[in-house]
Amino acid sequence: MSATPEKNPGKKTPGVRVSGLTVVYRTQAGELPAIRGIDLELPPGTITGVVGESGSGKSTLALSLLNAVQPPGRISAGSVEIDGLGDVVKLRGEDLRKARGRHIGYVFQAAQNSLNPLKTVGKQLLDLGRSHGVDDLRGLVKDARELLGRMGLDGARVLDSHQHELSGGMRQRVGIMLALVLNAHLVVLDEPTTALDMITQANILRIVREVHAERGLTTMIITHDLGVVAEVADRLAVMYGGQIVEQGATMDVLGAPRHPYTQGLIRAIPRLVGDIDEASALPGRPPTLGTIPAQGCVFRDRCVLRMDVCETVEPPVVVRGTSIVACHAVEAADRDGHAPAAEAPEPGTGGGESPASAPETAEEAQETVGARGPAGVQDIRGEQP
Ligand SMILES: Nc1ncnc2c1ncn2[C@@H]1O[C@H](COP(=O)(O)OP(=O)(O)OP(=O)(O)O)[C@@H](O)[C@H]1O
Repeated sequence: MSATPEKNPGKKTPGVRVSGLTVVYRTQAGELPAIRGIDLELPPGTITGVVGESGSGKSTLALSLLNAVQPPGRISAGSVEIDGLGDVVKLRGEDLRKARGRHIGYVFQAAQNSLNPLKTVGKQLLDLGRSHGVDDLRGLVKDARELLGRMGLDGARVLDSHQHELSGGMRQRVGIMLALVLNAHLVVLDEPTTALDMITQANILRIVREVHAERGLTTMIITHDLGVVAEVADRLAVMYGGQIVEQGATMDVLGAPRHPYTQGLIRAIPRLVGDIDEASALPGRPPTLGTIPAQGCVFRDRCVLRMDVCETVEPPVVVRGTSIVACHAVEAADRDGHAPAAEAPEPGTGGGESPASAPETAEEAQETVGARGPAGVQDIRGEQP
């Protein structure tokens, strides 16, 4: 079912290594970092989920993988090494245009609104194919129809339609089709299922996983929804205040979360089994560009484990098994050989819950996060002040 695979000889499942990536946006207060010093690896053939509240920098990270951060933003430091392409941060002009679509397929967050209103979907598909030098345009159309069909749409009808004739959910599926149809082997999906109802969302996630496996893709999915991650992702990166605070194999991170933020996110999810009142919202709000601390731990203002050192010193990176955590309290606990202890939180600083109620086993995490299926699980979008 691959689109013109013979046109892509030698394309292999790429690994991706993000190193020291910093992106700044120009504001009235000067250039401020939206993500700072991010290190992340996407191993070939894996699906990595990136979660975090609104404003944590997920979309900025996704755009950076395509070197598509637009002014007033810019990548100010770091590299994004993609096997077969090199450092995309250094790509310019035609090389960059060719890489997008052909090597890196993507669905942006506003995919529902990104179609050209004046052209049918089919015409836009042909334009896309031509601009990327696809010779077998019939094969491209056939693959597009098949992909749309798998996502529950009448492919021929959709290709004949203009944007205004399609619902938000249909447009979102068109976006996913356009991301996959050129047979890119690195696929970046930014909130691919937000406009979809639960059943359609589950269906789309199943297809994303199937296509990922069939074509040997490396995939990154940005989402607010821990249920989506539990459903599809092999690996998980948790973002807060422009940094990755915890990452690892999904079931390790969800089954035994170590960072207080990850524990808070999981505790905030209502459980279907047991006492539904056990769920407790994460107190406080995530920082904005202007309020992200310039030094020390970005999460400290909402953290029940906050210590003096968190004010000024970058959290050390603690590795255990597949999981990598950036936290002073976790590091101190590892050093002293006990679980991180929560101090009584000060009034108004947030917190108050012991981290002990986070799930302790992979089974318990699945029960918490996955019990309601991929959709309808607690959305962790935090409100921006
Ligand atoms: N064009 C821009 N100009 C100024 N600041 C921006 C711009 N785009 C994003 N930001 C800021 O950068 C930070 C990270 O935003 P980003 O959209 O990457 O986060 P996110 O985690 O994807 O959020 P959401 O889930 O709401 O999309 C936020 O503080 C946001 O306000």
